[in-house]
Amino acid sequence: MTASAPAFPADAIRIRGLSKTYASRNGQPPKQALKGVDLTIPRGSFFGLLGPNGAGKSTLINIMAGLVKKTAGQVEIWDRDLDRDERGARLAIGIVPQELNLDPFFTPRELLEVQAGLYGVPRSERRTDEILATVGLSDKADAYARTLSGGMRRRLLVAKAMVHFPPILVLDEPTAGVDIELRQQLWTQIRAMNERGTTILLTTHYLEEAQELCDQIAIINHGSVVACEPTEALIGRLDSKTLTVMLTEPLGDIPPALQAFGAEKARRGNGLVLRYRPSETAIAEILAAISAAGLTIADLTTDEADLEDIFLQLTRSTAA
Ligand SMILES: Nc1ncnc2c1ncn2[C@@H]1O[C@H](COP(=O)(O)OP(=O)(O)OP(=O)(O)O)[C@@H](O)[C@H]1O
Repeated sequence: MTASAPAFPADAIRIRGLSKTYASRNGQPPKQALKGVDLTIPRGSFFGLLGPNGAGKSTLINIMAGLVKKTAGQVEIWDRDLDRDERGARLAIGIVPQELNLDPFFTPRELLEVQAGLYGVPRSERRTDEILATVGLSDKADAYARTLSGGMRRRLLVAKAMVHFPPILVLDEPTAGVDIELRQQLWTQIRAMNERGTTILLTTHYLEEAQELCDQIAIINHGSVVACEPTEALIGRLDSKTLTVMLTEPLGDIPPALQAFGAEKARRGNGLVLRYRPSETAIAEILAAISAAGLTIADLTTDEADLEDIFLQLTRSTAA
């Protein structure tokens, strides 16, 4: 169990040269789902693993969960090699699966007790009530799982993944189909766990969510890692900002001096949209050019590139 680990490793998960080729089936050729993936997930991080459908995210998580057998490469979870110490590696990780597969005739308390039994957690060390409180399900402890809402079931799956106190929690698309309020609740709880030291690995299709929550992000595409860096650095990579100014008067032709900034008229009102690279152009330079063109600004806004822009740029161009 985690308490027996003599020292905390620097990295929660280390993956080197990980490949997976699924055998051919139904006349389909073999499918190389992972192509030599290297990935380091630092201890204590809130790490986002993003990628379009079919990129290989579930394959990677399922290899760690022991559901899929890797073709080649090395996986170390909490310093335990998956090939040499599979049980140790498995004990260091709690996986919250994509599907809401819960036995409907068990109560949350019973489900957690059964799960703790499967992991060999002695009765005296079980913390069923505490875990239920952590995920906000204390008042549902004795209700049948089938009477729980989708959001509650999702939180129960998080609780189930926590019964053996793993230092790493993996969440595979945890908020798919969960409404906004419950999503917020789930994140508040997961964030608190991260602040108490649990390493979180999250796959999600909600890029805004990843941008807000994750301190590090890896993007995987066609089985290869195409980016892996701190969230801020990744977003900064695009080096692109948009300035929208509302002018006091309607604009005729775009003045030549502003064409250099790729200026175009906004769809509505007296707006003018300009795109620039913050590393090359200061906003004051653009404002001066607008003023020099005899235009008066009534209002202005700026927009930065976000994760969605960088995600599309990195995943659109690469061929399969
Ligand atoms: N059991 C399997 N047999 C054959 N091919 C598979 C199998 N499982 C997955 N694949 C293929 O491997 C590739 C990677 O799939 P994977 O499920 O890992 O992607 P993903 O990034 O998790 O996608 P999603 O976001 O849709 O869950 C896909 O092309 C998929 O069709």
